[in-house]
Amino acid sequence: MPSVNTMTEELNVEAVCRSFGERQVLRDVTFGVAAGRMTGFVGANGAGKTTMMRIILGVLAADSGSVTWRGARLDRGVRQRFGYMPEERGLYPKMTVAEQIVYLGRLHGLSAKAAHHNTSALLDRLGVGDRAGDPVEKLSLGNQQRVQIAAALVHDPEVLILDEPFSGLDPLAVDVVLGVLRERALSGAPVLFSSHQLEVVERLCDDLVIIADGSIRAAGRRADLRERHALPRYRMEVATDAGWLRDVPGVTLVDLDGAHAVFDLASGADDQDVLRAALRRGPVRSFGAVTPSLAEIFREVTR
Ligand SMILES: Nc1ncnc2c1ncn2[C@@H]1O[C@H](COP(=O)(O)OP(=O)(O)OP(=O)(O)O)[C@@H](O)[C@H]1O
Repeated sequence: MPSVNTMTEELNVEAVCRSFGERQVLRDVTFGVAAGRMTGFVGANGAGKTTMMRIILGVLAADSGSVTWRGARLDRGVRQRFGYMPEERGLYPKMTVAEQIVYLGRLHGLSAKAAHHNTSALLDRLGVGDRAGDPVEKLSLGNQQRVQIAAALVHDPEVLILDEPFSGLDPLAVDVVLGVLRERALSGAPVLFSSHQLEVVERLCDDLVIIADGSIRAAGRRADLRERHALPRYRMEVATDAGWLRDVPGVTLVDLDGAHAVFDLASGADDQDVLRAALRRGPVRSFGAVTPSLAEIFREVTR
């Protein structure tokens, strides 16, 4: 694996603003996408993800702000080395799968030999090698999506920007595509992908950028965000009814289902006191702090 200098090997978005008419769609958007890492770009419908990705790719201009890669502003030549999977998929339905990917590789400057080599390796890796000679329109939507991923990767891009690459894929296909993207990340490319499937992002990304109404609400390593937004919340399972928790000072019950309880603790209250109180009443099957899910963090920061 090449060594990665995260100070410069980063795609940086700095104070980007964009309006359509009167409507401001991006407000002072700033975040970084580190080389070698998968960054999930998460937001509700209309939050501004596609607009931001189009600006990174130069398909759309920002009103103000900048995007840099390795410290330099982007120009056509640099963007040529990016891989982009747009929201509106753009394959030619009548063209065969392989012809199409080879063609796109050639457009990005690959030799005929390299374009053919990369195409067949990618199609095999993505599990659609046996469909290489079929017109795209004959493929299922999920397989067309795999071909779209091949289209974004064929020229071995330095940076990957993917708009909803996992939407419409079955769980097996998600794993295949994830494996391919991870390889690219490990070989040093920053990978930015948008999604509104929080459970998918939670499983796949190293870093997160959360956007709502055109503003970045949280960004950083997934583990750090989890820690920062960790609630003082606990889950406990005992052998009998846990209703007595209601009367323990500092405890607020969130959920009680017989022997299973979820509760919050007031600041200053000691979780070990609660555990001891439970043990005095009988066996404790499990007791531990609850890690917030991405969905909970998302709700909290976009409220
Ligand atoms: N060309 C345009 N002209 C006018 N408004 C636009 C244009 N493109 C996007 N918008 C508006 O900008 C806002 C952000 O849209 P964008 O597509 O960036 O959101 P998104 O986060 O990608 O949403 P989704 O997940 O639904 O794709 C929306 O309100 C959209 O209607």
